[in-house]
Amino acid sequence: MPNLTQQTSYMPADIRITIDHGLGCLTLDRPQAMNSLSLDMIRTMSQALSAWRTDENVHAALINSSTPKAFCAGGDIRFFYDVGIAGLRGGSALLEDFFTEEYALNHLIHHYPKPYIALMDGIVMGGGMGITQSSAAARIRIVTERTRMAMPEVNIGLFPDVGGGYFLSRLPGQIGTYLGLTGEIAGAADALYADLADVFIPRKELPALLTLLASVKDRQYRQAIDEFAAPFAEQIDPANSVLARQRDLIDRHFSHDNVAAIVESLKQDDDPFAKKTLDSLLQRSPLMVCVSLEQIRRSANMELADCLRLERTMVRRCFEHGEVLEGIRALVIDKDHAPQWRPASLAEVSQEMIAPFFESAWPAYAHPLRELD
Ligand SMILES: C/C=C/C(=O)SCCNC(=O)CCNC(=O)[C@H](O)C(C)(C)COP(=O)(O)OP(=O)(O)OC[C@H]1O[C@@H](n2cnc3c(N)ncnc32)[C@H](O)[C@@H]1OP(=O)(O)O
Repeated sequence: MPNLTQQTSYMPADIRITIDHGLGCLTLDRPQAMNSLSLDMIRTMSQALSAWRTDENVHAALINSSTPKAFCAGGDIRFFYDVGIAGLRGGSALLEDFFTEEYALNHLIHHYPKPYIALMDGIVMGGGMGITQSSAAARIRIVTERTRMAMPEVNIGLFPDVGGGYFLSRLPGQIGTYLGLTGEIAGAADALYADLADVFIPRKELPALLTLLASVKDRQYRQAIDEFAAPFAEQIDPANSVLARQRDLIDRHFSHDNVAAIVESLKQDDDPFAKKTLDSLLQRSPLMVCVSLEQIRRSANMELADCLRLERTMVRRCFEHGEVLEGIRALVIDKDHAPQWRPASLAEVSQEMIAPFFESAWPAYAHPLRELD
């Protein structure tokens, strides 16, 4: 990789990097796979963001997409499958590197010292959430009318990783538990209501926004974006979003600390939203729904670094178990949408099956993310 601090434009595979009037821009450019993240893309982003952290020529970082199809549909699950299947026969260093480096990127973004602006236009899922929601104080998350956000991992036999335990457990009420256990999609108004986004800007205004950001004075990015977005605020009403309207119901049913109680609670409710929610929940991996609830509850009182370390252990256990390979097979390999979950029903999931996902695969001194703070 060239020295990004001295270049204004660089185009490795699947990602474009530019620096324009103080704005360091990462443009995801892998439209054929919905901008899903490869290990190379993660490495490129990590290297650029690390270099820009101390580069006086870069005042803010921005991440967006080259395609209206998607912002980012997550980690490259075809790669997970190919390498995971090979890994079953002898371990895979590439898969280990992928998760270690993706979670380290989430941590880097969380502690980013400069404004980190995310244009979340289109699909934002899984790893796409990780590179936007893991940002902390310096973040400016922009949604459009086409934003479709989700943590859909339970649909592929995984759990909400990339810092999901951390940010889902900190959303208002039980919204994070609901989103993490059902994998349901949130639109722009939902995202604003649930503090998964900061401002709404219509898609057609994004080119004008980029022009404006290249001329921001005195590093006042937040103020410039807020002023630009102000006229569009009336086009969207977070108070009328699905999550706002269903908030009482969500909080009531998802406040339980075991999945059986959540399911029982939903079954007792005749409301159509409760029925739809129950249907979604029952289609996901029963084992991983239970593991995910345990993860979200544990993560509520943990720092991000500890959440990511826990996720790193959990993801290792997921590939050992193989549920994730079956989930990916059904969704994008064979596309039969009929995963054969193990076990097949929630009633068969026992505490003895959940516990191993939380047992570290390494002694503390050898954990791949031991140096995160
Ligand atoms: C550590 C990180 C963990 C994670 O992030 S786990 C992954 C979390 N994300 C997901 O589970 C999303 C998986 N993708 C989907 O559910 C669907 O896709 C979408 C809802 C995003 C879009 O659906 P539709 O509009 O019908 O498009 P399409 O035909 O499914 O996708 C277009 C092409 O994009 C590929 N693709 C989509 N998402 C991914 C992905 N995450 N990794 C790799 N490829 C992906 C597909 O396979 C397909 O390609 P082809 O036409 O060649 O079959």
